[in-house]
Amino acid sequence: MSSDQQQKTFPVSWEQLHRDAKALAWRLVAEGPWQGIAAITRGGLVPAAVVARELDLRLIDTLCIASYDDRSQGEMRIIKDVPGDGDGWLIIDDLVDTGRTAQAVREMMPKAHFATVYAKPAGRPLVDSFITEVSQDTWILFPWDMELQSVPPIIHTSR
Ligand SMILES: O=P(O)(O)OC[C@H]1O[C@H](OP(=O)(O)OP(=O)(O)O)[C@H](O)[C@@H]1O
Ligand SMILES: O=c1[nH]c(=O)c2nc[nH]c2[nH]1
Ligand SMILES: [Mg+2]
Repeated sequence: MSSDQQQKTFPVSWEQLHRDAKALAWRLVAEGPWQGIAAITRGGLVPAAVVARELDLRLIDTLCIASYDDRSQGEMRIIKDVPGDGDGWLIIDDLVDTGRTAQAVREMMPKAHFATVYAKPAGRPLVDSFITEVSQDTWILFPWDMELQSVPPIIHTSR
């Protein structure tokens, strides 16, 4: 979805992300045991660290994939993959949106369990586990992309 169609935003604080990633860990502990985690960079790195801590996993690899430049989806670039078919592995990402990244990752590691913290409807069928769904026209704002700043009073922006 292009940036001008993204009407709503869903800001996520560090605390919220930690809570949601821990909720994901609770779900995944019941589905294990897991051999290791493949974190999809860069967004999957923080949730993968939280899940790895909660599941006491020390074997963590990276799947390095980039497709968005700011809010525009471009050509998908697979920079680094993980050897093997993914049997016994968890793949962690921050979110699934159109599902393009998830599709590519599933082809690379077909036996892995794919888990994200957030999911939008188009990508939802491609994830095995997730915590919170947001609408397709919502842009999720992660804490590493935000900083505190002042905002004008509502009365000045509502007309
Ligand atoms: O379901 P999709 O439409 O494929 O979008 C989801 C992917 O897009 C974002 O990554 P991005 O490519 O922006 O790289 P980043 O993680 O380094 O920010 C996000 O972290 C997911 O990996
Ligand atoms: O920070 C982000 N928020 C999103 O909603 C999104 N969708 C794809 N890639 C994304 N990155
Ligand atoms: Mg990503």
